[in-house]
Amino acid sequence: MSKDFVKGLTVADGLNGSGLRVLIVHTRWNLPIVEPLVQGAVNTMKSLGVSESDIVIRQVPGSFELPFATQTLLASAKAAGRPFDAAIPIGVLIKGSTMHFEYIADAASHGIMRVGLEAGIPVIFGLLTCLTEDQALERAGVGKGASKGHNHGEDWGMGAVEMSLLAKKGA
Ligand SMILES: Nc1c(NC[C@H](O)[C@H](O)[C@H](O)CO)[nH]c(=O)[nH]c1=O
Ligand SMILES: CC(=O)[C@@H](O)COP(=O)(O)O
Repeated sequence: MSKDFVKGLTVADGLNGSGLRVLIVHTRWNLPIVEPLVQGAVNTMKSLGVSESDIVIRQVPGSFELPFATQTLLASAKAAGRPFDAAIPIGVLIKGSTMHFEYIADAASHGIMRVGLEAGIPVIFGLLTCLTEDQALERAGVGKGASKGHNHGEDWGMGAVEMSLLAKKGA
């Protein structure tokens, strides 16, 4: 790894997402930050060949609801003969003055992991767990500073394509 390596996700080469079907479930909590994250994921998946008609977007109140909604929508799509190749639950947690943040972050992160493992479908961890609003804005690429930050939704979209192809290809 080069000496000037910078923290972040290295772009994978040769990803072809054409024909993949991806579910995005996003929260309405902190929507002004969630929306650019969703758009970043959609734009990246489209740039990798995923058809816009194959990207299904649904919403829930908050991050605590993401595991249940993702599990339910994955199962119903499979039962209908229209299975998803991957899912991206997207939420933004911003620390307040109580322990609510910690409990939701723990429950949602473990729940999201469990849904993917139980469904046998890649479920991307699209949850920002931020201590301040500025941290969240920067990680959605809409920061107040000159650099605006990096939109993690783009990473999540690429991850959904990469993990879908890994699951399809197998060992
Ligand atoms: N404070 C945040 C929440 N709280 C709401 C919970 O996620 C949940 O919807 C509620 O407890 C009812 O079950 N959600 C976020 O996504 N982000 C927050 O900062
Ligand atoms: C992540 C949360 O639930 C948090 O925004 C709630 O704020 P507070 O802890 O002040 O009730």
